[in-house]
Amino acid sequence: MYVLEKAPAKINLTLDVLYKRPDQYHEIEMIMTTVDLADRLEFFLLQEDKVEIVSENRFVPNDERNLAYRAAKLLKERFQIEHGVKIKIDKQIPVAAGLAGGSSDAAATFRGLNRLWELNLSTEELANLGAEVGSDVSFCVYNSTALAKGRGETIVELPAPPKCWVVLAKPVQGVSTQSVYQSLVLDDIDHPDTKGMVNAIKQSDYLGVCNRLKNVLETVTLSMNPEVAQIKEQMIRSGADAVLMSGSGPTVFGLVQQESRADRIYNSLRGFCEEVYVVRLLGSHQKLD
Ligand SMILES: C[C@@](CO)(OP(=O)(O)O)[C@H](O)COP(=O)(O)OP(=O)(O)OC[C@H]1O[C@@H](n2ccc(N)nc2=O)[C@H](O)[C@@H]1O
Ligand SMILES: Nc1ncnc2c1ncn2[C@@H]1O[C@H](COP(=O)(O)OP(=O)(O)O)[C@@H](O)[C@H]1O
Repeated sequence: MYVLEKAPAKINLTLDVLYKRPDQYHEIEMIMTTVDLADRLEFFLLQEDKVEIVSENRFVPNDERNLAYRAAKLLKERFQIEHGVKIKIDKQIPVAAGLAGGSSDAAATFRGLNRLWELNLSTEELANLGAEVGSDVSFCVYNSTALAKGRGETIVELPAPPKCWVVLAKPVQGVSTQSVYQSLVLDDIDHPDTKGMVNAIKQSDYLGVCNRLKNVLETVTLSMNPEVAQIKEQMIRSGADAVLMSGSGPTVFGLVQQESRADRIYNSLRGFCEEVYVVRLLGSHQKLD
């Protein structure tokens, strides 16, 4: 038996940090949505009692460091599954980029194995299990647009934002999510208008969304990686309606409504940035191609 799942990348339309918690995580409020850049995961039922990860991408670990591996192990143990699984990951999302590629692979594994192993778990149950693997996994299980609270695992679904094109550009040098959170100065935060962003999304107000893009981790990553600022400036110069860094970075995204403008930004970045993508904003559950 065999099952296929798509694992789309996410971008942060807002990211606010409220305070540091006793468990060392940060209490956050952020609005995330999905874009049409996705890994493809194939799940093959094995009779042997093992989880096997196969990927041609050298940055994707094939052991317990892989979040898809951890998701599969968690389901196996929690539901005492005697079968095994081989998971083939066709990696399209850049790794360690602020696009939640690993978390989305874990979420796709929860959805895929729920079908392969016929567990009949609800999306909410899968999202709760996801929180045990990583803060962003619950959002990725829903695979839509949402306000995420807590350490990221408390999800309130939202409608899809207005349709637009998204240009993604990833600087060469990655950043560690943990070190970005650790370097944030908490009493010096200019908070995003999260409620205003929720309303703009609900009203399908494209300019309202553009005007409220804000991520409080951006200044931290900017100070570690000057390429982030260079890419932001270049995107604005070549016609993006709004630009922001996603998550802890370093990927920057720009929003535009016309495809021709997205192509112009893409072409203007190709000279000095190796990883540039033009994709559509998805924002709601998508079927496989
Ligand atoms: C910044 C965000 C925004 O979407 O995404 P990415 O940049 O990773 O895509 C997330 O908060 C990242 O989520 P995720 O990458 O799943 O985080 P985890 O594996 O749970 O945690 C990695 C480390 O980040 C820090 N962390 C994470 C979440 C949180 N609310 N507070 C934190 O302080 C902790 O130091 C933790 O050890
Ligand atoms: N399935 C996976 N795909 C990519 N990276 C993974 C995966 N599982 C674990 N990782 C590890 O997680 C780290 C963060 O990767 P990723 O999820 O792509 O980035 P981010 O958290 O910035 O969105 C990487 O250093 C990588 O080694």
